[in-house]
Amino acid sequence: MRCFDTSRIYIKAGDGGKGCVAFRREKFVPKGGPSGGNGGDGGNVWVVADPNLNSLSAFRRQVHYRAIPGQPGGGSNRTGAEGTDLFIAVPPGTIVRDRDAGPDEPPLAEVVKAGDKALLAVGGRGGRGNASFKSSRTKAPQLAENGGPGQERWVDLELRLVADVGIIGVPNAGKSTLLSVVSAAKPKVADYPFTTLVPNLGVCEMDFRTTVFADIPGLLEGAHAGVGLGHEFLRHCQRCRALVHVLDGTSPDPIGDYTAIQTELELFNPDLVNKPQVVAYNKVDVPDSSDYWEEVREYLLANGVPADCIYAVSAATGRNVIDLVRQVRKVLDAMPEDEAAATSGALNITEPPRRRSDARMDQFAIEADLSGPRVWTVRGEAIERFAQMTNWDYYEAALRFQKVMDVAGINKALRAKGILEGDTVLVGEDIELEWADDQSEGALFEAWMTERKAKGRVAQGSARWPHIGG
Ligand SMILES: Nc1nc2c(ncn2[C@@H]2O[C@H](COP(=O)(O)OP(=O)(O)OP(=O)(O)O)[C@@H](O)[C@H]2O)c(=O)[nH]1
Ligand SMILES: [Mg+2]
Repeated sequence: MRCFDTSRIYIKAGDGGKGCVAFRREKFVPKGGPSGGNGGDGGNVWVVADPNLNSLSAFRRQVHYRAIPGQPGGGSNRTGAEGTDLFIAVPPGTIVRDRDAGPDEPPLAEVVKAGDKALLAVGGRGGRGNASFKSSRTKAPQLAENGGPGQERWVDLELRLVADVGIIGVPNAGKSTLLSVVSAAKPKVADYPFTTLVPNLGVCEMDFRTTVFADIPGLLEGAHAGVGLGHEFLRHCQRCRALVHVLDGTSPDPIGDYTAIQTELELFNPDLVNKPQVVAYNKVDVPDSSDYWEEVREYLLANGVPADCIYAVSAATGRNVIDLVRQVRKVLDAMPEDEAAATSGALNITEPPRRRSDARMDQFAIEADLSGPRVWTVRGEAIERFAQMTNWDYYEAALRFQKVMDVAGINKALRAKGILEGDTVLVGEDIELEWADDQSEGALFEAWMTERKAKGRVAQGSARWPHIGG
């Protein structure tokens, strides 16, 4: 059974639908008002934890996931239908990270319990129809917006084990042996320390109850400081609801082993020592293991471990193991559900930040490439989105765009940097314009008509449209 599993997938939320330009046509009403409806919002992309899944193998077969876009608005103020959200089912315990995130950035989401869901990509806003542009000055607006683009990103999925019980202890104590006895798991068992390098999961079915055990690789002094794979292992402990602490009865100093592990837990996260713990004094089939048993028991009792949580067992022969597991189950059942969830390590991220809407039009940067054909690139979250949502089919939309370029100070900045008639201006990646020094409305309209006649219609996404700007 593999505990670690990773996959990389592409997700794309639905684009918003286009707004519509329409006017009411009614009998006896010669000049109806604007009635073009807004486009529908695009669908979002979510991940949701599905308890029927236990691996990420499905993501080897399908890599691209897209939510349904919003529909365009219609006449008579009809709003376009909203896109449909896409729910990507993943096994509980899946962590989602942005592919481009730095190593220290927190994950986008983590779904732990069945039904947990998290929003990964937000659908684009529906473009406004011309009815939305009506004002006291503009009674018959001849423009509408394109829908906003749905978020898209590559994300890495990582499956982390979510075990009820973590089996901890010093190297070679018999943790893997115990796991193999309580479950059908077949972890590697060997007579040397650090046999286990990756936690093994085992499902224990007993008394009609299912308990998932994880065999945590041997903890050693300094683990909390990252010695060995310390941090990794301790992080796994955090997600377990209870711990079984295995002591090696044949060790020269079982009490020292016990306190060393407890110290590591406490140093890493004081909550870890407060997790319910059942202690298994192991290897009691070995004759001289009984030397320290009474002493260890006294020590544990004196340190607050309840008597019914201390067992002398032999993982090798199975002695007392059933009683140990029953006690573990009892401890789990005694925990309130809420506490179980609180200690499961969930980050409780349900929604990544929405598309930032506080970006301002006057926050932009200009890059110039004057080596070949002269190209100026304008970058800025707000202006780029505005350009994408401008429907260049409408003259008034183009006019509105030009005004925003003015008000935001972009035209002024371009002029100051020495832009020349005929230079290309890119806004973001997709929108290509041509600079004209004559900025009068007449020149703009003429240029728009010329382009419209040449193209019939301006292709969306690659709007090539001369004489804007200035
Ligand atoms: N006699 C006896 N030997 C045991 C018992 N349990 C485990 N062993 C032996 O102890 C050695 C270590 O067992 P593992 O289960 O690999 O120990 P571990 O704690 O998983 O060790 P690491 O993964 O290296 O941390 C093996 O040789 C086992 O056969 C037991 O109850 N009695
Ligand atoms: Mg092991």
